[in-house]
Amino acid sequence: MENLAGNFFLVGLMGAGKTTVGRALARRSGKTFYDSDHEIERRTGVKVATIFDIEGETRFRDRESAVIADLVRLNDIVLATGGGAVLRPQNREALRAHGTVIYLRANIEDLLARTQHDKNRPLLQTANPRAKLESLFAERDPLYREIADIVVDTTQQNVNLLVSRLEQQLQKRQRRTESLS
Ligand SMILES: Nc1ncnc2c1ncn2[C@@H]1O[C@H](COP(=O)(O)OP(=O)(O)OP(=O)(O)O)[C@@H](O)[C@H]1O
Ligand SMILES: O=C(O)C1=C[C@@H](O)[C@@H](O)[C@H](O)C1
Ligand SMILES: [Mg+2]
Repeated sequence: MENLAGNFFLVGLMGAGKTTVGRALARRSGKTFYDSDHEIERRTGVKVATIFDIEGETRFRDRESAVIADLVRLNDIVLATGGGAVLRPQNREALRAHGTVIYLRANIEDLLARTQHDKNRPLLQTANPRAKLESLFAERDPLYREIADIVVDTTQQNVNLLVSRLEQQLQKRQRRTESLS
């Protein structure tokens, strides 16, 4: 595969596949993989859900912003962001300024199916996760789109196929940019 330059930042809702696709994309493009949720857990020594429980969402968002500000300054990384990383304007600016932003878009059915067995997402520990995902989608879809260079519809796409297609798209973009410079 021809070398892909720069950083790739994955955004999207819980269950969109940011961690899974990000890890595979990093492996195939020879970049270093980071996940902002995992980095927060590494720094604090506890799970995201525990931070929500003890400190609340606002303090979690502070931690998330600090991690994103640090990670976007690295080179040649693939970063899977947390689902709510786009909520703060400073995070959106940081992501847009330092790499190619990829929005993994999925429908509510897929998001529900992909998150239903995992108890690690505090925002979905509610009586009606479907309604919660619907309201998060309505609130965030415009924010993901606002900063996305590429939007990928993940419906009915297995991860390997999705990553191959994404690589092709990134290569095409790179060739276009090179031919303009
Ligand atoms: N395109 C896909 N098709 C089928 N299953 C998928 C796809 N992408 C991801 N999955 C599965 O969905 C689940 C959630 O994926 P993942 O943890 O990567 O989502 P995420 O976007 O990182 O979520 P979060 O924001 O909560 O961290 C995983 O079990 C993964 O294997
Ligand atoms: O969508 C969200 O707001 C979240 C998604 C996860 O990645 C975690 O960052 C956390 O559970 C919050
Ligand atoms: Mg993830």
